[in-house]
Amino acid sequence: MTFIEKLKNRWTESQSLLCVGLDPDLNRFPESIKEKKDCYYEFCTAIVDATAAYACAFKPQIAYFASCAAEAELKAIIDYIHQHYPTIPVVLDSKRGDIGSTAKHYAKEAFVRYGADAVTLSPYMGFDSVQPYLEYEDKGAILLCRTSNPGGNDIQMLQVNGEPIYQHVAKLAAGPWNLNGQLGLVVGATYPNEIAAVRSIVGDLPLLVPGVGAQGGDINACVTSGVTADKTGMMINSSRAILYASQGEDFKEAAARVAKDTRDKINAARAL
Ligand SMILES: O=c1ccn([C@@H]2O[C@H](COP(=O)(O)O)[C@@H](O)[C@H]2O)c(=O)[nH]1
Repeated sequence: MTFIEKLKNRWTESQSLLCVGLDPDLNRFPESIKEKKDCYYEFCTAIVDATAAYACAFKPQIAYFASCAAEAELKAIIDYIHQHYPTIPVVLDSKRGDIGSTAKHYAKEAFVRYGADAVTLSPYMGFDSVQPYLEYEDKGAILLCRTSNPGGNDIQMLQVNGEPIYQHVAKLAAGPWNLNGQLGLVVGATYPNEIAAVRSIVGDLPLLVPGVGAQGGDINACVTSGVTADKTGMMINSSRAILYASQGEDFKEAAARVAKDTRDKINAARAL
């Protein structure tokens, strides 16, 4: 089964468009978790168990693991998700982008080493930097298009040939670059107008939409701008607002509560 098929099945099965982000920060763990040897694994698998019922996808962010030499725990967390929640896709957020010979190794890292279902990529270096990922035909590649941060304006909004660069990226991803139908796009929840513009360009292409929760993106605006005709098409990511809903020993219950609440708000907006 391909990443896109797995995601579509999960949208239906879970009735959820919520992607739970796994951005584990040791300083924000409850005391009982901080003490454990495999604290990243313990924290993230507890969050996975608490939120799986509300999730259409999980998105571990590689920097949080690599910065503290916890790559083995990242691999174990992805294995845990595949074993215990085999219908939930894992998107490895690593935002890679490099010349083809190096990209080949980044693709192997994401799909063979970590076993992710999809990976985030920068499109900045062009098609030959994306192509090595497409050789894994059952996997997904999600290109940065209109990112959620304020600095996204610096380059993505520049006009080239009468259109902003992010729209050019959207056209490439929906057209000539999407050789086997594996591509998706990152579009920030903080920019609902641009979500709508991207949706009108790309048809049903899946969108990864970070920026609700800690970054303050408006759920109603992003959902109504981005859903497809069948009211799916989006993985709306929230990380810190769920992970650190409580830093006390009730962190699992608090994470489940916020995940459910976010899922419900998204679903209410889908019904509008
Ligand atoms: O445009 C982008 C692309 C990726 N991200 C990532 O999503 C999460 C957001 O975390 P929150 O705690 O929900 O703000 C994080 O891993 C970012 O690296 C993004 O925010 N914006």
